[in-house]
Amino acid sequence: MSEVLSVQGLEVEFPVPGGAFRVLDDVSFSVRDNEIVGVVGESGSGKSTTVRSVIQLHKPARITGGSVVFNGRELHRAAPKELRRIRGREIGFVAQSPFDALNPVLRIGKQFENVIRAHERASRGEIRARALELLASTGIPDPARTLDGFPHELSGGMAQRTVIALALSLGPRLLIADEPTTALDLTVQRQVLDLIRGLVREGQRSMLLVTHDLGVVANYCDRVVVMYSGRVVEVGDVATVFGDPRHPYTRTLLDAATTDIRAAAPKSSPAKRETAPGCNFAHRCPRADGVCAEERPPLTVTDPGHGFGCHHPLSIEVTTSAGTSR
Ligand SMILES: Nc1ncnc2c1ncn2[C@@H]1O[C@H](COP(=O)(O)OP(=O)(O)OP(=O)(O)O)[C@@H](O)[C@H]1O
Repeated sequence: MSEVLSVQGLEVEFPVPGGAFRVLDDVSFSVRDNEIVGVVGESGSGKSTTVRSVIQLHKPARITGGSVVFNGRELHRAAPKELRRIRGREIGFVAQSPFDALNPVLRIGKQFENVIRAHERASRGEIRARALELLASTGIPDPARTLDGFPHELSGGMAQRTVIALALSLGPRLLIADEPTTALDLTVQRQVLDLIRGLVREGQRSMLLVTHDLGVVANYCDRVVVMYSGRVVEVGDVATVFGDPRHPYTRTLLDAATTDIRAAAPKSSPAKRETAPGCNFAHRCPRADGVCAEERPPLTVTDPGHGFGCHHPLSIEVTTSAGTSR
């Protein structure tokens, strides 16, 4: 399976008074053809900054190191014009709030025209036909009426379906969805996630999905990237990472899964993150010792594709002739 997206050693900083705050530190992961990759972690761990950095929508933050390669092209070096071409056409983006993504004073039909005409020549009739088809594919009951109306006439669920249809209107190879259902009623969340998964699978696309909800990852994703305090602490197949987590933070997340992980732990303090030479999780980790405070754990890769950054990983019970060791 080939890689659509490869993020390697990504470092991102936000300007703050008197200096810079490193939000992402050595973030690496990939998205392969036709797979859905979930990005999880508590509030402030850097999920949104990571996915927004892929398409350079992370301003005012700056990429200070590492690389983002999409379909063989180095997006971290791409000129604004090339990025504008790639966004929408090759990478679609669905944000948390559909009403932020839609222009309140333009009819939906006009918004399809604007998106499509920014990238290709098409007649109004062609655009309308494509938009009707896309809206119908997202389960909107009366696509023609939606197209002729304004965003405020839509419910949250219908507005998010419309945004998804817009994001798919140019046939992107990768869809990035940043908490696409958080702003929706619980009853609508599942329908929208089912819809996105169906459209991604049918269209042979890949998706990067940011979520707080481990249940969503378990049900919708092939692989998962677990972030803590601006770093990737564990990455791998969902079944492996959730079934045999090696990083104590992943274990903490899974244990908290019956509660909301946003509430499971306080936001990590930027000051602590900036100065921590070792593992960012050490001050909360029951297994931490001196080495954890001093040395950053490298990402260890065990089974194909399962990596974790921990000096004292879980589940390594090795029985030898000399006894059992951790
Ligand atoms: N404009 C900004 N200036 C400075 N720091 C920022 C800015 N935006 C975000 N941050 C900081 O960057 C860190 C990562 O934020 P980010 O939104 O990427 O995390 P997240 O995991 O997506 O959180 P959430 O789940 O709450 O959306 C946080 O500590 C946040 O306070």
